[in-house]
Amino acid sequence: MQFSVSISSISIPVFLFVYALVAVLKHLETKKTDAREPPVVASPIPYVGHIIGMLLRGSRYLKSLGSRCPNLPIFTLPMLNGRTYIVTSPALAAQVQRASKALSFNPVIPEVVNRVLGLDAGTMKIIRSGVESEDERGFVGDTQDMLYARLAPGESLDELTAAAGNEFLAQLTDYKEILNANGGKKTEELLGWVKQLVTVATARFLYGPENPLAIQPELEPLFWDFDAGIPGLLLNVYPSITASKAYRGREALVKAFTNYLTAGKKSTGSALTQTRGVIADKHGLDVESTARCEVSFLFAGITNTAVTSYWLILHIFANPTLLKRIRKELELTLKAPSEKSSVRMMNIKTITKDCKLLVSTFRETLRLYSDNASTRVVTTDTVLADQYFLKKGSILQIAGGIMHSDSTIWGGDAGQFNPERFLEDSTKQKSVHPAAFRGFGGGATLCPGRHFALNEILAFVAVVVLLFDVSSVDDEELPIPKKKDDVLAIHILEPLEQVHVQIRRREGWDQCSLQLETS
Ligand code: HEM
Repeated sequence: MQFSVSISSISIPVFLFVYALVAVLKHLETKKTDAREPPVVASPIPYVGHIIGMLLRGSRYLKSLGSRCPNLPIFTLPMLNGRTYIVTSPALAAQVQRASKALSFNPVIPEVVNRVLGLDAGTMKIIRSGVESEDERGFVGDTQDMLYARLAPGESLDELTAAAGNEFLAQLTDYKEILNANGGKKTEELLGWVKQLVTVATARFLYGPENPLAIQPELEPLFWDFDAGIPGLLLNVYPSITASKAYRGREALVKAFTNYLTAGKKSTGSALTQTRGVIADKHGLDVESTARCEVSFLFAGITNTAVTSYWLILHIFANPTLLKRIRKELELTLKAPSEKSSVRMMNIKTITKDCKLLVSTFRETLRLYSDNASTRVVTTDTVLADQYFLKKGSILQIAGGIMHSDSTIWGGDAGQFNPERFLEDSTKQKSVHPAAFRGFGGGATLCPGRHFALNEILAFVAVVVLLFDVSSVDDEELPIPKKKDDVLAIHILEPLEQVHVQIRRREGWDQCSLQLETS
């Protein structure tokens, strides 16, 4: 009795004190720095609530805030002693993209690369000098310019596309033999199967036959350990302990790339890889730092491609009508060199131009599974769209996840996978603001690899669709798992559960071989 009285006599003042403190803190944090600042969305826990929400619930947290305030084109999240502005309207996103100096991605670069790649002080100085300078491009700028130029439609894109297409074709032709040796079918965990194929192929067409992953195949799972632990590396709290798998994976890759570069193997890689090396040398990066940067490029080249290909393959094979239509579209593009030939020539340019349903299905995959948030720093007090005051030093995010699931943009079926959504004659599609599709980001950070990604993913998926049948292991309908969106979205979202499939050689196509036409 005595005990409970003393507890309640202490707890009431403590409760009142905490209640008053929270109220004061909330008042302080929701107080606008300028009347025109976007509406503030407070968390029940002042100052740290949104941070906790994002850490624990990833991009799902942002989407839940978005659905709590559906009519706000932009809102403010108070965090610690700063602000993060969340843009949910495509029209405002386009304005953000245009204001690339006042709302800049550049200040984010050194912070992120330092944490993710573990660069030394000398390399960080090289990276910062260009990023912070008004008049010189520096290492990062030169690399970006080169990538945008080499991966734009033209000869060098065609060259890389041909290399990628041939690599996927070779791997999948080998897989046909594996199936033969296995009685014509094999069970695979689909995401793992696709990841492995894409990782091995990409390392090969970017870095040549003696690439680090070809020499040490055990690096492939370590690459995916690195990928999975990037949020931990970004947090940067004793990463070698708190994100130990990612840290170990990264360091193993760095060591292998250092050996690759030291042995002069770069000259056996793609023209793109060789040019990257020239830029690194020009700016004085040492071998180990160059290796660290190559790990980041390998990451950019593999992760989105692999996970997008997975969802695309799964959705196509899970829908027999879609499968039939896409096969028909693809088959119409194939050519036989002679009447009796069992060879079928496949042309990637024709596929991307003529296979409208496949292209639409690809874009729908990105819409549904990309929660990408394009991040900018407010470098000077700014009034966005003559309306919203944005305070210098704050962070701004264009919330792809919110936009991609917004039924006012995409219609009532925004939550569904609709492979026809992006068909040119779809009347719905015509009214969608171009900045609403965030799959490849936008503005100054628009993905330089987007044309190449379309080419290589369509080439890869086309070969799978033409040569194989993919079904569930129990011959039931293929399940489509939910997406894992309770994580920090650093690339296309992965599935919540594994899907095991049975892969068979496609009937009637046993004797056919595909070849790539490269003009
Ligand atoms: C389906 C495949 C792909 C998707 C969905 C994708 C998506 C993205 C996104 C969302 C961004 C950030 C944009 C932003 O923050 O606004 C990005 C950046 C980037 N992507 Fe891609 N990407 C894909 C494939 C590729 C490929 C194949 C390459 C390279 C060969 C590549 C290279 C890059 C690079 C280097 C950047 C950083 C650009 C910069 O910092 O300026 N991407 N990508």
